[in-house]
Amino acid sequence: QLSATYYDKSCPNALSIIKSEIKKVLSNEPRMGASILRLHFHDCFAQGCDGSLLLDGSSGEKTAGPNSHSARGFKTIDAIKSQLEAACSGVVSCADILTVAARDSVVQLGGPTWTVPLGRRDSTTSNKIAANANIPSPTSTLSNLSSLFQAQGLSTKDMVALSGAHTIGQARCTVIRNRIYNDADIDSAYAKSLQSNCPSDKSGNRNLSPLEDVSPTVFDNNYYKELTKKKGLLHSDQELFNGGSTDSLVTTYSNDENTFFKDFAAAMVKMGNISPLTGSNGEIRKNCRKAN
Ligand code: HEM
Repeated sequence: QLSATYYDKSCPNALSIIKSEIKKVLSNEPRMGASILRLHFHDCFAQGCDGSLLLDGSSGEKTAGPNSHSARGFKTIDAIKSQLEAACSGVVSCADILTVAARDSVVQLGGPTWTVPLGRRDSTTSNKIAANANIPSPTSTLSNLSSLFQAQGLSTKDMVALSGAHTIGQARCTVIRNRIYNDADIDSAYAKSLQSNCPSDKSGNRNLSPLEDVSPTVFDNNYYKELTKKKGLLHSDQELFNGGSTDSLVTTYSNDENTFFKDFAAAMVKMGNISPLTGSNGEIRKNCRKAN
């Protein structure tokens, strides 16, 4: 019931407003594209793509473990929302803004494009428990990852393709420390080079390292090339190429960027369609941070 032409009559400039704000923000700070893409993923995995992650409040998704110290980009979404409220008040949902902004971020950083189905409405509630239960952790095994994606209606192939999002962006020392000091399936020179910015003594928890260090602001297939060299940054990244059932798909994507782009785009549409609110469910929030 979502439709690519949903705002064509009610807010004809909606898509161009979102695109130009993303272009402006990313030209100052390319990493913001990664941060917005991650927000969309985390929104969809907790009670569907309903903008629930954007709601402020002490029991909301923003306060869940996977978000509380690392989710960023909320001000960028606010800036887009205020332009859309000025252009067509009460029409474009926060959930749709996030979905389109994620696509535009990928395009702006050199990745594939796709058509985004629209018409999601916004939730009035946000649930930290759902975020903690459903968003995968960086210590996950391959089987943990597959089951969490399966629970959302996404296949293991979708999971491997969507993980290619880690070709952009950064992660904090605290989520990689165990891997770079204790994992066996990591290139030793790579592990050593990460240790200087992430000491074993629990200092520097917030220091950042690129998820893919060859071209961390370009959306390409280098993430998979690095996995085949045991240079996955997160334990969960390397699980995709560690002698298991997904090795062959990682190899395919590492050799064939077009196939990765095609599968990534298809999986993003699937992820964006997780349990949308439509019809008279939910609302169009005026402020993405609070229910009307
Ligand atoms: C497969 C399971 C996944 C796990 C375990 C995972 C975990 C993580 C972790 C731990 C970080 C670093 C955050 C921090 O510093 O604490 C991160 C960053 C990121 N994730 Fe994932 N992620 C997964 C899948 C995805 C998917 C499906 C997407 C999007 C389609 C995505 C997009 C990103 C991006 C772009 C960043 C960098 C954000 C920034 O620089 O602000 N991740 N992820």
